[in-house]
Amino acid sequence: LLNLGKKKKLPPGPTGFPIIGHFHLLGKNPHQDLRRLALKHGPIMYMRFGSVPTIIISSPRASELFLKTHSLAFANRPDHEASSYLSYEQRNLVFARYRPYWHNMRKLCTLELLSSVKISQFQPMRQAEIGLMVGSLKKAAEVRQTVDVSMRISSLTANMMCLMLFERKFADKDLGEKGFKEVVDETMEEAAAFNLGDYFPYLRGLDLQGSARRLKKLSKIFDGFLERIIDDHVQNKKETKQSSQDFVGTMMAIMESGEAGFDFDRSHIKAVLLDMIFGGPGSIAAAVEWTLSELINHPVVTKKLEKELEEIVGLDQTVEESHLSSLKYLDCVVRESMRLHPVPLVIRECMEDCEVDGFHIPKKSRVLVSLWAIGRDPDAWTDPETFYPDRFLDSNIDVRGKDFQLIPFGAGRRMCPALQLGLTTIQLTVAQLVHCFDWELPDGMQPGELDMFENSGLVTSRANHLMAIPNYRLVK
Ligand code: HEM
Repeated sequence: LLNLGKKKKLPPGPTGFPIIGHFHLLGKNPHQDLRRLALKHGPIMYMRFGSVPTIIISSPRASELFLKTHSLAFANRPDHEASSYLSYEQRNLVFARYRPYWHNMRKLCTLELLSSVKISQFQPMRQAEIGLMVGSLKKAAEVRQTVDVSMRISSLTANMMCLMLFERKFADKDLGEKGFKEVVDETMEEAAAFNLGDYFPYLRGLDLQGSARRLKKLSKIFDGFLERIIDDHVQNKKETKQSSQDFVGTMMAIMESGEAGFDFDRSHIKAVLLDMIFGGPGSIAAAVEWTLSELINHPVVTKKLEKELEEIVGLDQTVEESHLSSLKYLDCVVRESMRLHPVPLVIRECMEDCEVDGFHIPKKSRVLVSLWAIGRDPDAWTDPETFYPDRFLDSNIDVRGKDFQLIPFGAGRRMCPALQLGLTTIQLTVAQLVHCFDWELPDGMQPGELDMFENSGLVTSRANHLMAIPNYRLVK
């Protein structure tokens, strides 16, 4: 690998592309146009993965160029073998081609499922679920038990998502013998694993890695589960004469009314549910875990956040969603954590041959935007490796897709449609965990000793398996 970029030492990264930010050019394609593009817009790599031309973007300016200026040309996601088993023939949102179907489905999701009104309908549920977690952590605190914080957070976010989707929590017997969480994790790992067929499409039929066989099996398990959920809703409606208000009930009402304005049947409902089961709880849990891990490693920041919580919420109360808009430092903490620990890559595909600032990009080229490298770009951030939420105190840079140095939810047409839900849940959970407990590391480990670079994946970067002892700090 060539280092034609800045000769700065970057720390090991979580994405398997640890030194992504170094490259301006790579491999056999030191094209003059690309050189010009890279010099103007920051690190851009162009390479071939198998038969697929691939462009890797790792600077805010270049990401703006691809995700905003040329937003339409890069509005597709690449064809991904796993998607054919998990998307009901691209009836979902994540893998749908950028066509009228995607527009219709995106509109349905944003207006009917992920709107502010719909999200606030589930506010009491979120509060209750977090309350249950605090209750069980309080019991652990009484006996100074070390708890598996990562596992508790994952269960919390999975439960919240299941309650929103189909009004019941996941049960270990759901999805067969292995249990809900394990099958979801296994499927995500399988879908994210490197698959030869994605880079050499003519090898797909051979299924050399056995991944198609495994995904087929997993998709059958999910299909059976989702069919049962929909059947239960049909039955329940027959008995109560009322549609349920969860996402399944909402989508079934749309299906039955015929008001979707496009073909919308059970397979579409199942496809959207899979998007949310795979895309939602894991991303939220990872963000909460990373934030809490950073806070445990940075006691001065934690003290400042605790002080804000004491002033706004008070030590005789738990945090509620109505407090969030006043918790300015919490917002800085979450933004800073998402800068350092985003979903590592946004993946898009070029819909037509196009020219980006004089550089020709062939149709079907893949674009990987490294959110991880962008968040650590030394040209965009002072002291980028340091967790320092105060940098946001006087800054308007936010995560909503217009400031390209901070785009943890992506940007442009295919930006995450669940930003509001994701952000609210992360902020509420982090605030509650910090307000209710002082967190102590086990085995005499000191703050600052948590390793922040392990156990990370390509699609959802996960913090270390966080184990800690909670000490209850409220007076109620
Ligand atoms: C911390 C929480 C979350 C983060 C950081 C996150 C991040 C992302 C990112 C980076 C993308 C790709 C955007 C792009 O291509 O520009 C995305 C897309 C998506 N996310 Fe999220 N997400 C989160 C939570 C959720 C939740 C809770 C849901 C569902 C309930 C969700 C559903 C989706 C869907 C359906 C897409 C595909 C949109 C499309 O292609 O049109 N996400 N998300």
